[in-house]
Amino acid sequence: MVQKNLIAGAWVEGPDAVKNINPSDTDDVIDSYARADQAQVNEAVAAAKAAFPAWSTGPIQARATMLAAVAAEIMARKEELGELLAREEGKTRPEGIGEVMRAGQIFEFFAGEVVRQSGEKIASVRPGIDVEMTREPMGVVGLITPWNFPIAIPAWKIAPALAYGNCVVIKPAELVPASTHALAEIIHRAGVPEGVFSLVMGKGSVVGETLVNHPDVAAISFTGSVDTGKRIAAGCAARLAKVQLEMGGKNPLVVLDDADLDTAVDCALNGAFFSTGQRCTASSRLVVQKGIHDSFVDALTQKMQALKVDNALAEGSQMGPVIDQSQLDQDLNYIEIGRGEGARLAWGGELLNRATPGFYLQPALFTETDNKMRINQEEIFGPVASVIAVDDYDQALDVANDTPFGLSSGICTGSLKYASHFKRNAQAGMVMVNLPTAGVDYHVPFGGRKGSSYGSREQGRYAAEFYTTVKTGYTLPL
Ligand SMILES: NC(=O)C1=CN([C@@H]2O[C@H](COP(=O)(O)OP(=O)(O)OC[C@H]3O[C@@H](n4cnc5c(N)ncnc54)[C@H](OP(=O)(O)O)[C@@H]3O)[C@@H](O)[C@H]2O)C=CC1
Ligand SMILES: O=C(O)CCC(=O)C(=O)O
Repeated sequence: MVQKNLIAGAWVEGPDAVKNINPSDTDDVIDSYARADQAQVNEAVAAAKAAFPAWSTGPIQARATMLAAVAAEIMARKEELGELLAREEGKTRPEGIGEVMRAGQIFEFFAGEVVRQSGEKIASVRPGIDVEMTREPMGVVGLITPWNFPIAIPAWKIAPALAYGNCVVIKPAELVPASTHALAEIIHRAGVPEGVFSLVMGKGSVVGETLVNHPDVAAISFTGSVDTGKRIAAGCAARLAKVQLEMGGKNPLVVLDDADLDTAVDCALNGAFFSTGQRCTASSRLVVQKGIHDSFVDALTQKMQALKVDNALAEGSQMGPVIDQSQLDQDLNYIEIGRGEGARLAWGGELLNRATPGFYLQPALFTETDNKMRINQEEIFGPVASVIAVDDYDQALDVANDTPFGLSSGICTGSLKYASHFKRNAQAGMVMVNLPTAGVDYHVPFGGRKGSSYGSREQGRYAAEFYTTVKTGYTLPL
């Protein structure tokens, strides 16, 4: 059976379809998913444009009720949807369920935000005139999402877009269409009017490009690689469309001599290897002071050795497979690059065989590395981390900030002085003290600086900046 796209309120087949393969068991085909062509994308955008006037000015209670219904169904089905997610993406079942719950909480949050929208009124510099600032929706928004969070990232783009009165056309990554398709079914069932929400699965080079270049798409929100992000930004700039990009990271976790060793090791293990390291917030650089270095490396390698790498759905599995052959090749290639650069592979990096054929890779840790090495400057996006030894806090901060990226930055220390200084001086959008660099709350801003992000923040109330435009009204009451 082929799962269909949702266009103009109807489920439609595409000219083509693609199989969704389970990375934990490549013999397991989850299903086939339609691939839209350019004409179908144009149809979805036209339907969204036609639906926008009524949706953006319609009763906000109806909007809030629909988003709450979406949240309720996601939460009620968290086990089943979490299992589907784990099956198509390869993160473990508990991680999959956790991600589904995050998606439900996001819809719940934005159901509330619908009725909390407000403007601002201030005094005019000209006597007798009222000045007010209000926010209005952008119009049709195009959402392009990656494979590593197949329900949470769509949720944190769709929920605010709809809450603030926009119409949505979403394109999920081809590798993981099932979770977004299930979410689209839920949104459709919640009674969102025809054209307000469309799902167009298919290739980035066809569906994604058409959305980016479409004159009726007012704004594009994208999460994915730096190269694709830059290409999308250029396309949007050429037609002056609003754009928001969330891209890579090379996130440092600083471990000072006074850190609690167990906390630091747990932060590193979680941040670097959970979700198979396939998180833009992953702690890929472990910047460790010399006094704690050896005990930290010993304790971390012991925990890595004990980590159960297996089928995402196997009981007790703690780390699932890499998403596909091409990402696995990229990971293995960087392991070779690291060796070639003179780094010491302290542990891991071997391919693993499990009961089912999948892309299983041992977590890998490099030591004796230097921050200038490619393995410390380029995003690998797999279970590969490096230790960079430093003499003191000042050097640790310099190394942490010496990267083209700036998404998340962490420090493990017992010192309030260093923690406070790090919070102020880390060049990143998110800073963590005695916590992993990955794993964030759903109701506060998410995003980074430098090469990690472009445009305004996602999530929480800050999402309004992207999904609305400000209008300043002047009135002379007569
Ligand atoms: N920051 C993050 O969260 C993520 C970062 N990455 C990084 O990117 C690398 C490659 O992953 P990959 O999945 O190829 O990332 P991409 O940036 O290629 O994909 C992200 C999304 O963009 C779409 N897309 C691809 N090309 C275009 C285009 N020309 N115009 C519009 N949309 C497009 C993709 O579609 P489709 O896939 O269907 O072709 C997908 O939906 C990873 O190894 C990792 O380093 C990847 C995922 C998430
Ligand atoms: O760390 C998280 O919880 C979110 C990470 C993320 O959004 C990403 O990798 O794209």
